[in-house]
Amino acid sequence: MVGEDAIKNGECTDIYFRRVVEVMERDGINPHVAMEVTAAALPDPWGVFCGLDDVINLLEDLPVDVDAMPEGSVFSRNEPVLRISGRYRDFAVYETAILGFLCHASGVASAAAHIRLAAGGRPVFSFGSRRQHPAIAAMIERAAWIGGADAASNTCAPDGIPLAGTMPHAFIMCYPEQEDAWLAFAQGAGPEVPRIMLADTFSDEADEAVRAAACGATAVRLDTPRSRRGDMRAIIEEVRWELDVNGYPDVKIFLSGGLTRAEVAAYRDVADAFGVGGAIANAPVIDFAMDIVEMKGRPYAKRGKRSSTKQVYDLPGGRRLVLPARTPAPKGAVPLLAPCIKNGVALVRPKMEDARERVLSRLSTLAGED
Ligand SMILES: O=P(O)(O)OC[C@H]1O[C@H](OP(=O)(O)OP(=O)(O)O)[C@H](O)[C@@H]1O
Repeated sequence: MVGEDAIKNGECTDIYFRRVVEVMERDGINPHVAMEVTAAALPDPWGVFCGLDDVINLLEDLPVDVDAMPEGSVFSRNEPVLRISGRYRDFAVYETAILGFLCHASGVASAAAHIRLAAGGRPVFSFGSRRQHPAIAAMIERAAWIGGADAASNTCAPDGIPLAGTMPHAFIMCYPEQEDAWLAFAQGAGPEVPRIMLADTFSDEADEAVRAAACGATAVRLDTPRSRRGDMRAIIEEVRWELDVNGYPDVKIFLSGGLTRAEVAAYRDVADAFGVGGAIANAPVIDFAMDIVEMKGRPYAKRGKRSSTKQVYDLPGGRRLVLPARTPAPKGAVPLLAPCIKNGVALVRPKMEDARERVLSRLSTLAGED
């Protein structure tokens, strides 16, 4: 397992960085550069920037300056989200970890944000830490929550993130009948635990849902196997109908099981809440690259990249503008990239609560763009 110390010491890197740093050392080459982290393409029109906390922890104490958008900022392609200025050899080996932190966390946060929008106000719970290596469960849940998940299921989620979960099928199967399991849960789980009962283990969802409601369920979870789904919308509507006519109009319907963003959007008018695993935790990473944009204080870039350090501005009306950093700010424009590290001294410690708030306040304006 790669530990935090190995990452902090620059040991978790691509071998070519070590080799070229050795060559440059021998030649006495160590120019001052500015490098920017930018995505040239995105899976959606916008993403959510996440992972800055890890980058600050990694780069503080190095002789570099770091400027970045605040965590939880919504960004578009070709907008630099982070800039590092310093002598190349002093931070070259960290590129691998910097990009790894940002690409993965931003991918998860972006997926969570898009799924939150798709849910149209229904709660979304992050159930996907089981889809990833357990060593990164806290990172997955943090990014999912920043992106807009309402709670997370993994008990290693950072303090402050609400935990949510229901019951596994194995629990139902360990009792003689479903009723025995539902009643045991209703009577035995702590008072703070919502009585959300699985209602799809052995028989039809409409049948099990009504039986679970009779055992004290406040919500039923439908985790219907793919092989049985047929018309899932019709199944959910039928469950709702049977709960209503049998006197359980307040019992909610909780949906889970391999849900995609499209399915969340398709069922948001008939389901009350969603448990989403892989569609958040296995989200495609954001394809960030880290490129030199200035060499010894002068604009300089490889082909396909835009030279010069840049600033990203929020303009009135929700528009965005990217300008060379030396260009004066347009009137009323709010610069997004701000100093995070000054010559190795960390100036900010991103708080996940602030990052999440930043995402949520932007999502309402982005609803029409998904
Ligand atoms: O399917 P995902 O969206 O990735 O989300 C994670 C899934 O894991 C659990 O089911 P599973 O059938 O594995 O276990 P359970 O029987 O314990 O519920 C949970 O009920 C979700 O359906």
